[in-house]
Amino acid sequence: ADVIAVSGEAHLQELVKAHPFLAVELYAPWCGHCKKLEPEWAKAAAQLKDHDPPITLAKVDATEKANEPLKALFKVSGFPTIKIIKGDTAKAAPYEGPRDEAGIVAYLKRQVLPAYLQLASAEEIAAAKAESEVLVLAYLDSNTSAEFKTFAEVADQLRNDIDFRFVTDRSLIDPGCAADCTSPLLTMHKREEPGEVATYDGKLTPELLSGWAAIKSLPLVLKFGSPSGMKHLQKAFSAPSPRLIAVVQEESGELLEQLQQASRANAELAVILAVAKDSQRLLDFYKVPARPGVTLLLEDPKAAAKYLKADAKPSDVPEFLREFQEGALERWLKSEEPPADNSGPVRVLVAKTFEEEVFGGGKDVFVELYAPWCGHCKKLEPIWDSVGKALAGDDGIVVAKMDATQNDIPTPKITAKGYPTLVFVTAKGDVVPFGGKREKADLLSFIASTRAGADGNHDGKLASAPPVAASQAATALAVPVVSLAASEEEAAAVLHEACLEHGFFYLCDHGIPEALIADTFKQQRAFFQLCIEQKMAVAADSNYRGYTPMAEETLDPARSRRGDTHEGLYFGREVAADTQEAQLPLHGPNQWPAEELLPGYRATTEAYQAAVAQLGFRLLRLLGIGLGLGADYFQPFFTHPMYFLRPLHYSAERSDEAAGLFAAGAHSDYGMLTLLCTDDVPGLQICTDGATWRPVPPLPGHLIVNLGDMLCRWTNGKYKSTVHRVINSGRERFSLPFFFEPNFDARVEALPQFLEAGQPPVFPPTTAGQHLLDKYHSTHAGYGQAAGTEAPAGKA
Ligand SMILES: O=C(O)CCC(=O)C(=O)O
Ligand SMILES: [Fe+2]
Repeated sequence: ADVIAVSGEAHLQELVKAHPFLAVELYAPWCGHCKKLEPEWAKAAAQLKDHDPPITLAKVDATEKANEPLKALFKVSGFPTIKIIKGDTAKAAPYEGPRDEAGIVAYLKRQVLPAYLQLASAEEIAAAKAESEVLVLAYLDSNTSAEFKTFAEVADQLRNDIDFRFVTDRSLIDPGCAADCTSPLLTMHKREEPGEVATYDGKLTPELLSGWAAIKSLPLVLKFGSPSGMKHLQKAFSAPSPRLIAVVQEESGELLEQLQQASRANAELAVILAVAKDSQRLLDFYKVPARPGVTLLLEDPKAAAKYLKADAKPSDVPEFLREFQEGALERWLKSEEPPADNSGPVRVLVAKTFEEEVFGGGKDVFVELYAPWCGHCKKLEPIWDSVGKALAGDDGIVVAKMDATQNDIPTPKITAKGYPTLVFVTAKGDVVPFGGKREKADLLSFIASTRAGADGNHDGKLASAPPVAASQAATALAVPVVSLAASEEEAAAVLHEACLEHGFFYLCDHGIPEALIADTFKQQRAFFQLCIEQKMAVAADSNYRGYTPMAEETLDPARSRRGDTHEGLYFGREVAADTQEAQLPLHGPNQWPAEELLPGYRATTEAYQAAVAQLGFRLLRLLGIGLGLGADYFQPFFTHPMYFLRPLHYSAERSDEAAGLFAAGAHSDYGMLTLLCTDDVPGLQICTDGATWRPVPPLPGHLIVNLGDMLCRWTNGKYKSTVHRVINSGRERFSLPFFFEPNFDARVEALPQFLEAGQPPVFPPTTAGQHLLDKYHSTHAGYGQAAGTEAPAGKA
């Protein structure tokens, strides 16, 4: 046979000595994916047996006694596990390639070659261009220079996506070199786009070069909604470089031409074309209205800024980008127009004028952020007017107000956690919140004392908080995408891999209508804008259904000094109060805000909950298939599922790890699966190695799904329930996690096929309900203390 069957550690070490490049598959005879892989592995081995340099394929039956040490050696946590060993088992690398014959062959060939090669003739160059999907071709005059080191480092980093080749004779790639013919020259060639040659002209540092190569390896223009482009889109949306999105009703040749030109002319720009009918989710995500002309949206993740040009023509693209580069574009914000007459006692601000009037006028400004419907704001109105009148003669101070429901607050230094929010901004730019009684005398005395203090020793510290989000430092994790448009088998295979790896994946083609998602967010936004009294009217009851205020939850008590900066709502599966089931902890009727207060709130929220619950059941099938247990395996554990939709609202307060302040502290989820829909504000991070936090950015049209503790326990730790958190970089955020949990009394313990012979399970058996109660007790301040009730443990 072409695949060598390994027996024992000594045998493997022998093979490693004899074969410089060894790919080893560790499998279990009962595992479905291993059975599928077996013929492909064998065919690939046959194809590769005469390869130069040699590539050897081997397999290890990990259930055999003799091979137990190998399982430990490679820290096998699922099947199949494939490792690539180049002469040293301690440095074995994971195989991350496809699972079919052609894919395996191509991937292994790529691994055996060095990450870069030297080419020495025009023929070799022509062959490389023909062979490579994406090729970086460089002229470097010496292979010991610092530039060469950068080239080699980036080549190694991107070896799975891009071929790197170099020449030391410049005339081979630049025959008519006119000027500066000794400094490095790097070009990129794509097989799909022959004739499109991109040239790198930035500084040669690994970060810059790899950023350029990663973005320029994408097609010139990505089309939103094309299923084949998903991988590319994911890269474009998670890269830190800017992206230009053009939204149109109908595709046009002229626009495409302009976009291609823009992509060519901008070294770091990803360019995306979205036809409105395939892009509703994208439009909702960015809150871009669908308009007849071209809408150009530019997002610059590093500056957390967006720029918009609506009703544009294709020919406006170059000018728009030029203005962006020159910093001449105005940030795009939701804003009203400033009033024509602004001469009242209280100055009216809008988002567009806010920065300039509040921070740029050299005056003290006392601002009220209000909502038109809020009762406390109405009560304050005459008082605020009279404060304005009282100070009308004072040139050093402005009393102002802004309708914060119609205007974004264009600075992270100020956040509205409720209405009204009153903040005093000194002439130097210090932000001082007001928390006292909202009576005229109290307000005036606060003004006087704050002004006195500001003249003394404030140093403007608050005004210079760093603008860049900490979460942007680490690169985003490559999270797999599971498409429900694929067959159940295919989807289950991707899902299985994701579960073994870190238990996070994006879900697309999920079938929840974009309009329903948009409506659900709209309704939640309206709820969270209510006054605290109105929200507390549905405060979480003894079943923990209802509203939990800001900072009530502390997901990571060990590291937090204050509660998490979010408020939320729990809606479980509706259980009528007079049923036997309602006797169980956490079971009972939901509490809904009054229909008159929020028309349509309940119907929309219930519709979303039903849709996402249905999705949960579809994923259960895939999990069963992926684990080789059968599509219906988990069904009996979910006859009375405890699912919870939990709309969350994060305040704009910046998280501060050092100070123990988090938007959501580090935690793993408690149930089976979490299906998360978020708005466009990033913040979610996951930690797979116990050290680094890496962002999982929102991806338009996709849900983020992660595994909870139940699956980790069922698989004895093989499926990952990964720790994650939310870090806020100064913007308000809304999300809709849906926790899909088994029946309250579902017994959760390691399945026999995941138990090593003779070894005890990693986790003691528990029930889904008990685990959830344990967790609620340790993370919710209000749990067990709901007004007029006893701790729910006493209920059953
Ligand atoms: O809001 C998010 O992105 C994540 C929330 C979360 O992890 C949770 O509530 O369990
Ligand atoms: Fe979570």
